[in-house]
Amino acid sequence: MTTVQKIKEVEDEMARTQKNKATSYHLGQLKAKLAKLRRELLGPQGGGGGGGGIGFDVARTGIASVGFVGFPSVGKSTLMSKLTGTHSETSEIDFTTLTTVPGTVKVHGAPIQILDLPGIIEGANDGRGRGRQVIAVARTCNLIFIVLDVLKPLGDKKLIEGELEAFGIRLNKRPPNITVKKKDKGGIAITNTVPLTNIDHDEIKAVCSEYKLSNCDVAIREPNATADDLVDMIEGNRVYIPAIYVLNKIDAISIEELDLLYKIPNSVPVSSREWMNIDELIDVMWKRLDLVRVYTKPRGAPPDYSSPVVLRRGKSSVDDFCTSIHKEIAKQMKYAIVWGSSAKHTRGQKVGLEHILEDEDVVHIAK
Ligand SMILES: Nc1nc2c(ncn2[C@@H]2O[C@H](COP(=O)(O)OP(=O)(O)OP(=O)(O)O)[C@@H](O)[C@H]2O)c(=O)[nH]1
Ligand SMILES: [K+]
Ligand SMILES: [Mg+2]
Repeated sequence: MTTVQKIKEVEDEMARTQKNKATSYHLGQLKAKLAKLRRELLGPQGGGGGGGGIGFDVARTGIASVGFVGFPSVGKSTLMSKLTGTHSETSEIDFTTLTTVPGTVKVHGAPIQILDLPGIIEGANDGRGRGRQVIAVARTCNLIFIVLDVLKPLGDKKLIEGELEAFGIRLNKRPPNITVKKKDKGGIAITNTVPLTNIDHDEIKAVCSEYKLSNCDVAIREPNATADDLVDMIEGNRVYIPAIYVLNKIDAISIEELDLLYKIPNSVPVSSREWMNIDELIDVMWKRLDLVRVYTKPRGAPPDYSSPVVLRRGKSSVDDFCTSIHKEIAKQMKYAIVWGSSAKHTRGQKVGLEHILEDEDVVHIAK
């Protein structure tokens, strides 16, 4: 039996099994089995692998990247071309785009790389079409645009989410607050600081046993944690990426239909071809990228607001700021003065290299 067939078999069995007290151990086992089979499929021996491939590995530029994922002909290339000014072939024929096409758009002074990708089809993560290469590129992006055609948004949305999830991508989610620590003896000890609403002890034990963790401490601090969350933490190779649902072609529907679409969380309705509501899309994109702009202030002169140094959240210390200007600056710095939301007072705060900067802070480096 091939891995794909085994996956299908486990999925079918899960669908047949009702969730209750008596089945929770068995369901836990099945969820862990499924995760292991998927890993096998996507690993280097899995045939096809998860890697890039010809035309998929493009040079990464800019401070952050946004990958466009969607079924064929939803308008990914139309949007990317107009947004970046880079030509990417468009047509009414499916699978027009065959490789990764990169472009750049500047937002608030920050160059953002946009990656137009080929359309994917259902079963993409099992190796159908170019889906696996496409999803492998999406895995490396800082933000994913899931582009949907407004005439069939909900069904397509579910299918694409399923394809990305099967590849270890978690959308609009933080890593669950669960820890599993191996030990030498003592069996499986479970502690929880929140009520266990979606997982029980049997399920936790089944998952651990399936991973041969017969002695371990499991600590659950995540409200509404599930067996899938536990599997994710044990597998450890998941990526957590923000996603925006771009509902394209709103020029083709009525205002009443548009009202309903606004109820889809994290969505922005647009028309790429007619350039409708693109400003909102750029606003939401900027917010979700969560970048940190820092303005430099030379001695005795006003801050330079025209060209911010743009940093990523989590890499926004004064040290990161210095290094992104020139690698020698951090060494020469005596101290820095910071104005803005990361500073304790409005007069400016004297700080060191480890100080974490916030969006729109002003910094003076004293040498
Ligand atoms: N009505 C309408 N049509 C659009 C819009 N955006 C794109 N289209 C049309 O949809 C068709 C597909 O557009 P593409 O940009 O090639 O779509 P794609 O998603 O890149 O397609 P693939 O590369 O084949 O996956 C073209 O005929 C576009 O003119 C839109 O906002 N409204
Ligand atoms: K197309
Ligand atoms: Mg295209």
